[in-house]
Amino acid sequence: MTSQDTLTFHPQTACFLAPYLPAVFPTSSTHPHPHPFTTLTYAASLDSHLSLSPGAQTYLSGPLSKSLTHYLRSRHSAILIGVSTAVADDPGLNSRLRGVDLEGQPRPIIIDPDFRWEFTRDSRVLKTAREGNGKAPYIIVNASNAAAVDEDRLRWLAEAGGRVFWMPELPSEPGPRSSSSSRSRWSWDQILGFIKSECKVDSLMIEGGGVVINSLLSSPGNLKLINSVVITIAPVYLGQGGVNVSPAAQTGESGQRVSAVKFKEVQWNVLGNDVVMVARPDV
Ligand SMILES: NC(=O)C1=CN([C@@H]2O[C@H](COP(=O)(O)OP(=O)(O)OC[C@H]3O[C@@H](n4cnc5c(N)ncnc54)[C@H](O)[C@@H]3O)[C@@H](O)[C@H]2O)C=CC1
Ligand SMILES: Nc1nc(O)c(N)c(N[C@@H]2O[C@H](COP(=O)(O)O)[C@@H](O)[C@H]2O)n1
Repeated sequence: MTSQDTLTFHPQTACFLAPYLPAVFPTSSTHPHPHPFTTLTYAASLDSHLSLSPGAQTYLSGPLSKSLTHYLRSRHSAILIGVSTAVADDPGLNSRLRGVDLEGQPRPIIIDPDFRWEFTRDSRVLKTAREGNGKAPYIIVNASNAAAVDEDRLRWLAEAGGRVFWMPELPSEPGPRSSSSSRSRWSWDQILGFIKSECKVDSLMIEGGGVVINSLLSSPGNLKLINSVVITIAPVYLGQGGVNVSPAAQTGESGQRVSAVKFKEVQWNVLGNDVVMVARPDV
């Protein structure tokens, strides 16, 4: 890592985070939890956009909140993103905080059921791993695509120390298959269970993008899977047409609209020009 890439971070800046972080030494119990400790985190504009458009990487976090994200990365065993984020951003997905060694780096996990991420040996996450500045990615692909996967990408992944995990397809819903359901979708219960049992991950930071975040926020069942949220809000409007965070509408018992998601144990912290909300879903 060059010194230009290295971020510094004063731990006292993160005092407010402590109760929301996974345990440093997870205790084993006779009834181990089936899912990893899961933190949902992202940066959004004032109009709740993650980026200017689906394919555009957009820098929202200022230097302090960016360092906070890299601290969070160093405190989780893995970071998860959807494949469209990998395609759009060519991300490094490591922690660039001074003093974080390879052991302290998170494992990047990309949810890519159809193996459509056309990475090369030069993709950042692979270069970062080969240079010893991060771990190589695990890519979760639908097991029914195993026969169609090209050998080059499997080799480049293996060279860097990464691998594909083949996850079984969910049984399809009865009834006609519409074009919108023709793409594989797993439940978050299934994804998190698989990541814990097969990828051996105890703590997971979910970074995005929009499809991933909106689906996690769109049902009480999914919200129960989230232990903490860390959301940075930057002082900018990106304008209409961006990738928006806005969960599905929810209705109450008599059909009236109710809030989609509420939070408890909320703390707001000003970091430079940004505010960072830490909280837990109220479900
Ligand atoms: N500001 C921020 O903090 C962040 C911004 N971004 C931005 O978000 C944008 C990308 O977001 P999106 O286009 O919404 O895509 P996305 O990154 O959420 O990926 C969506 C894809 O992931 C896979 N996927 C997601 N959930 C799945 C499930 N339950 N089962 C199976 N497959 C699943 C599918 O292939 C789906 O098409 C980019 O512009 C990126 O720069 C991404 C992460 C963080
Ligand atoms: N916290 C945060 N702030 C922003 O402004 C962002 N654009 C993102 N994006 C996420 O970080 C990934 C890039 O990571 P590297 O710096 O390349 O390691 C990107 O893919 C999003 O997951 N996050």
